[in-house]
Amino acid sequence: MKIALIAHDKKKQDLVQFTLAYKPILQDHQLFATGTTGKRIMEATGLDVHRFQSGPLGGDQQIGAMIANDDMDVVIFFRDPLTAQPHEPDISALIRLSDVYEIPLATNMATAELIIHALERNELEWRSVIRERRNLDKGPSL
Ligand SMILES: O=C(CO)COP(=O)(O)O
Repeated sequence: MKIALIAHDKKKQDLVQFTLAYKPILQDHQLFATGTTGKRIMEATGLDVHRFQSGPLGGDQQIGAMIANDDMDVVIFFRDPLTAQPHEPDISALIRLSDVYEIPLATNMATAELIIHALERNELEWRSVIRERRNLDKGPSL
């Protein structure tokens, strides 16, 4: 599964702790992150993370593009609901696209725990089925 990991500054430490705790599960998946979040996770856990731009510089949009291509399976996004972000439109767009494509999206630790345990039990395999079906619908590329 392809998993996006994102955290706003005041939530980064929480996400680092989360990825440390669940490293044995996460290491079996392909991980993606916005720039600074990815750096912090890699430094703390040694996990292999594909890093995009930092959020304010377009990282949320890059992850949004993967969602729009049906190329992302899970989004774990520890938002800071108490601090205004300069790139709020990008954040809203990422969340909106997750809903458009029905991608499991956790915006806090409590929901992230549920998703990670679902991953552990292979309960998100329906994502691959949907992706394959959509690819078949697209037909052969020219
Ligand atoms: O701003 C972010 C998400 O909206 C996160 O970006 P960074 O991981 O680069 O701090």
